[in-house]
Amino acid sequence: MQKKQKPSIVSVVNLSKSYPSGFQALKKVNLEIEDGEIIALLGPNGAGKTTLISVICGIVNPSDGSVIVDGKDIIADFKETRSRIGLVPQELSVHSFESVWTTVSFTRGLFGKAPNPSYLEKLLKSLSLWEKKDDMIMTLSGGMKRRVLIAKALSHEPKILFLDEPTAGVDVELRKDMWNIVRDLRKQGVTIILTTHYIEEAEEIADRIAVINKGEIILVEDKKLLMQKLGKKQLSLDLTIEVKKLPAALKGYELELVSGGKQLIYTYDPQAKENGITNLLDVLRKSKIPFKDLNTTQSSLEEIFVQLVKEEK
Ligand SMILES: Nc1ncnc2c1ncn2[C@@H]1O[C@H](COP(=O)(O)OP(=O)(O)OP(=O)(O)O)[C@@H](O)[C@H]1O
Repeated sequence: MQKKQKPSIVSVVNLSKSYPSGFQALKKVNLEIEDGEIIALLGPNGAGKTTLISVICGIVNPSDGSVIVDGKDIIADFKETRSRIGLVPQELSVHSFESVWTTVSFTRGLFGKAPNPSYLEKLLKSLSLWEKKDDMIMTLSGGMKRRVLIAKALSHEPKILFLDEPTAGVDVELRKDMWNIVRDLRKQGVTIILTTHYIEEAEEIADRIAVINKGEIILVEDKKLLMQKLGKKQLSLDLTIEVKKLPAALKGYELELVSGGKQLIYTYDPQAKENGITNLLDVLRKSKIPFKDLNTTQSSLEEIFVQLVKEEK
């Protein structure tokens, strides 16, 4: 069943980008980003993720097509659309001698917003930066600097936040902290678009997944539906005897004997009306092939992603 579409906060229509070198980084991209969602943009190196984000944020000019942000065109109404967007860039270029507070207040001013110390206090507290507000940015740890980048991006109260590889090179603990920060922002109604190489990151926090490859969006899907639709299930049975040949009654089943015939793996479609498990177990019993344990696994988003990108090649 198709989920009812929520209103879009960002509409990307037939967007193409060719760099002056002649390289076409985006090819007629169409993408509707729903208000209040977390969408993960997945793709291999050089797929066009940063280019797409950069066009939407007005950093790179499109060659063709249009982008509407919160009802306004990114070129005709650049200032207005940009003020609705916060961008956390990939590069950590925060070697500043300024304090956290000064930097974040200054960034807010750049967007023409009146000072609002109580908002900034709340923001810094939510990012666990309040204690560090008077510290010089260059003295902070890598993780703290990343939090400062998020604070800067949120300083002007944007409705939409782009995170370009938010957890690249950070440790597991900080990654989990980041995920909590992103979830909290969504609760506050901020729409979040993140690019990531870590598929488990998309699996963990995204509502929808968009896969981009060679400048083209090859799939946009609700994460849960995607995993149900494309995630094959496997039933694995630990046999108590070594089996060399499978009973003829199991012809047509997608079965594999591994571990020298002591394990049987059955791959099936979890969406199918009949998954065949009852019959499989029945045939094994009748054929006197006993097993001592069984478990099922579903393919991860990583496997689905690798398969999708491979099919496109
Ligand atoms: N200024 C530029 N001039 C020419 N080509 C560029 C320029 N910027 C990016 N490209 C090319 O466009 C393609 C898409 O790059 P982009 O940075 O958008 O990819 P990406 O998906 O973000 O990759 P990564 O995951 O490695 O960050 C790449 O082949 C890149 O080399």
